[in-house]
Amino acid sequence: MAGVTSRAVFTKPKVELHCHLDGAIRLKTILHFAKKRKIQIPAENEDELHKLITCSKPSTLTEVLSKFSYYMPVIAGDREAIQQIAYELAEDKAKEGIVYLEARYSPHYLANCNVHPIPWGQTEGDVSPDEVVHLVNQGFQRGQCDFGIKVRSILCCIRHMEAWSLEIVELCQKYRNAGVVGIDLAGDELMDAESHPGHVQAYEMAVKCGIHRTVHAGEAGPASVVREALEIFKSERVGHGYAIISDPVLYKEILEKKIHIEACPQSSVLTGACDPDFTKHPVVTFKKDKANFSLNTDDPLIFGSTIYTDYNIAAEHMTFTEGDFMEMNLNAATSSFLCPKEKENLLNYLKRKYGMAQDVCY
Ligand SMILES: O=c1[nH]cnc2c1ncn2[C@@H]1O[C@H](CO)[C@@H](O)[C@H]1O
Repeated sequence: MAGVTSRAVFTKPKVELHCHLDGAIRLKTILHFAKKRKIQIPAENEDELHKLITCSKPSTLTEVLSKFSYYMPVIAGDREAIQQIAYELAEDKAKEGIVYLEARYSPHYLANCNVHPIPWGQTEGDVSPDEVVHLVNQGFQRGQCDFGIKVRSILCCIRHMEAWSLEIVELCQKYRNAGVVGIDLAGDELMDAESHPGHVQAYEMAVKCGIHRTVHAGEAGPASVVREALEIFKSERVGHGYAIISDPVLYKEILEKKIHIEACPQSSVLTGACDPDFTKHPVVTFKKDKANFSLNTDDPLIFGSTIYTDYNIAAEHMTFTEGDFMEMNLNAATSSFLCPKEKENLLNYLKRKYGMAQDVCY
């Protein structure tokens, strides 16, 4: 497995489509709000917090997801904290050369009222999932102005919290002109979709309302979860999707339909989804077969990474060239959930920066 490194391999403008806002918080910010809100966490400084939260060895998705419970009580239910993590993510990603980011999160996991059960053992407060979306939008909006990055949000349904899903699609509708561009389904994908009609209903409504859809599938789970994501949830993109390699019929279909796969190399090894030998990683096959995919960080706080960690892995172990990175980023832009006009502007901007003509401003 490659060590964490921040050496810049591809310094041109980049697009990132799969990054969890709540998996991308600064250690300093967690410590700041723990102190400010007098919330006890089992770490007193950045080193201790890093040791507690960051995975350095291959583990399991369940173990990775358990890390959130150490710090989410510090951020959830606090207006200033919620707005600040969004603002800081825009800054961090702009510094990494990301010009367009789709950040995802569960509004319910950051709320402390109008949510059942109230997450993270919080006592009831007055920050609802609806207000969380408003606060995150404001944070991103400020970040966009200050750091010259475009940020859009994807709202996550959570597999084992089916009762939250209809509200997610309603929030996607309500805030579609304020920065929310899509719906996702995150969490433990081993739970069967058909026995969870709440998610299916939410996705049906998303289709009806023209809300863009992605689903975490084929990460810890088998290829059948990816098929379900495409056929039942009508997902336009697949989060992770590594398991498709094991189902040649499905894989062929995905290649033919150019369905976008949001790959996260560093994450895939630390969650135990993929073999630690990156030379045998599904992304190597995706590149060889000219699949439509992107490279993403997923949860940089938990994986101790930046976008350069994933790009370095691709360059050092998967033979990615500058041309491969450019092509992959153009695919990401094409498969983004931006409206057609903004997508065209983004593509023209990237092509110009990549020296592929097109003299149009972004
Ligand atoms: O790699 C992943 N697979 C599935 N779910 C994830 C992953 N990373 C984070 N989350 C889940 O998505 C929620 C919203 O951002 C997070 O709170 C976490 O529970």
